[in-house]
Amino acid sequence: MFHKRLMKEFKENQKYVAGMVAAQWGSLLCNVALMYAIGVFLEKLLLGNKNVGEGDIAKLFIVFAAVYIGRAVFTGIGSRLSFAASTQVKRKLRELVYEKLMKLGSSYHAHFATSEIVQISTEGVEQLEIYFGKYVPQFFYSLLAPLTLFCIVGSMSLKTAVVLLLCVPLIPVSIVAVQKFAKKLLAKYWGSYTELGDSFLENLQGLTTLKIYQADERYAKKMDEEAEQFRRVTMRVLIMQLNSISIMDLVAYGGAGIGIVFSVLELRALHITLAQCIFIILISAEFFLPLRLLGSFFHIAMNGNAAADKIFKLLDEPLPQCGTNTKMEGDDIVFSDVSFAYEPEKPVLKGISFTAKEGEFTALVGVSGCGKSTAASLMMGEGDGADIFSGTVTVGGVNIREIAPDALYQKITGVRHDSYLFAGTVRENLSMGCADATEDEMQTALKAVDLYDTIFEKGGLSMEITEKASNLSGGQKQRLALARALLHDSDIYIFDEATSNVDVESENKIMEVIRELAHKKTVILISHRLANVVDADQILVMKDGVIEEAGTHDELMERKGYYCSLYETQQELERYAKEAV
Ligand SMILES: Nc1ncnc2c1ncn2[C@@H]1O[C@H](COP(=O)(O)OP(=O)(O)OP(=O)(O)O)[C@@H](O)[C@H]1O
Repeated sequence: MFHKRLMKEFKENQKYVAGMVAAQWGSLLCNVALMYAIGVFLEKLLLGNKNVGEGDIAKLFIVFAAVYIGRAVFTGIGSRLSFAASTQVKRKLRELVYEKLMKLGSSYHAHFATSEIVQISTEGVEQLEIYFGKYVPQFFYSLLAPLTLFCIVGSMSLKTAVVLLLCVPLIPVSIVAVQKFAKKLLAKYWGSYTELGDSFLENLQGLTTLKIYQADERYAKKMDEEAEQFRRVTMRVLIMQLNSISIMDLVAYGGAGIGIVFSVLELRALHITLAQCIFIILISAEFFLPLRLLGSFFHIAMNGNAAADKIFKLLDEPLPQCGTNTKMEGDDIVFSDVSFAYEPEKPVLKGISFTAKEGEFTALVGVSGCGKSTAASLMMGEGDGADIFSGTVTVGGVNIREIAPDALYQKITGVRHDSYLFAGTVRENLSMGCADATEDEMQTALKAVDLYDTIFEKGGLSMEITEKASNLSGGQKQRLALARALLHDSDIYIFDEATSNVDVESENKIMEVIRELAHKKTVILISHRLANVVDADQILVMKDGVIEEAGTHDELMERKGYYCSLYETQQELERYAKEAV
């Protein structure tokens, strides 16, 4: 009936629930008073009592008015408490989800799709609002109401009260009967819902690519099929809900009917008065209506339970191990016998060892898929939760796993080929690199990457960057990301294919900045283009997850090994390309 963990996490809601139950109970007592007054009035009228006069009508109206006001007050109190309870639940849950996501950082990707997170924190949380605001108080009221009425009706006719009370459990029995089926169906509903959300987000983000390859129609059809599946499961949920409501209606009104028959028999046997009989006729449905309403909330509650399971799955996700050490000495990055694999049977790094020395320019090269980016991500403290990770990576003499994340982010700046720029102004994007940067410093950074004039023409630092920086060219995006990285002013910079997919002019400018930076900072550069690494103090040549060769460009060329053949092939290809142009 209840989600145990949910009830435990939201213990503080108990006072609101108690208040809501009390308000509903107050409303019930008002109804009882009204029904009784009507019963007495009708008895006088039907038995032809000549004393029924204006006074009696006035009395009845006073009771009507008092009950109306009383119910309005209790309903108002109930609504306020319901609002307070649900707001508190929503706020607390969203805070918990947000905090968890902050702690998980980018590692949430490993187990959750982004669309699932969005659905959990929006609709999932909304479901729980109804759970606490309506279902839980209704549950307790549904127990209290029949017992209260049993006492009142029992004082008039015990037999009728017992019959009515015995019929009441039929409703929860029918609820429990559908519970098993509903649980499975709702899990399927949520699964189908998040899958559809996933596809929608993915296809929307990749729409341009789908259009280019004329695959949009195929993917639209695939999404149609998923949507159809979701429609079918939604319809099954609705049918299940409607059917169970019909069953509950049958039980509720059938039970009330039986109660009415008994009260009439009791009247015929002169065990109760006509007023009491009318009162029982009018009130008997109230025995069942709270439980019937609970039944309709029950489906919402089941949905809430399914949503809660998803939310708790996210909240229980183990956090990546974070270190606390902030005292690194120097900027050396040392890999000692590091092996790594994303999947157990496919090793990516196979026991590599090297040192990227402080103040030096180290380049990592090799053909696609040899493990360069993986090595770079390990230098940035990523790779938690991988199937295989052995050996050690140290930064400034401290094992990277023991370094506090903030200290590591301050020490190392990574610039990838797909650096993320946020929708907003250039100023806002740059201030992410350094929150205290002055306008002058921002302009200097833009000048360093040769972007100042372009940005200046379009509004300067206040220029609006659209979503995914689609109003900038590929080269401009990368240069803006580089300007932001320069403002970060960290000791170590790692550039992972920072010049891929950009025009020659931008590539040359970015490389110029990187070479300049290498005079002041520790720089690690990953590049396909070997011409870019000729000036490096050390070139690490990777092949199939191992360091095949290491040395300066001249040393490696002299050796006439793997690097030399890669370099010469590339030079030849570039020569052909130039001649072709
Ligand atoms: N998140 C991941 N999950 C599973 N396998 C991955 C993941 N990232 C990379 N790989 C695999 O690990 C291997 C090394 O990838 P990595 O990106 O490190 O190579 P790379 O040398 O940087 O390649 P490129 O130059 O093309 O970027 C590849 O076979 C790739 O398919």
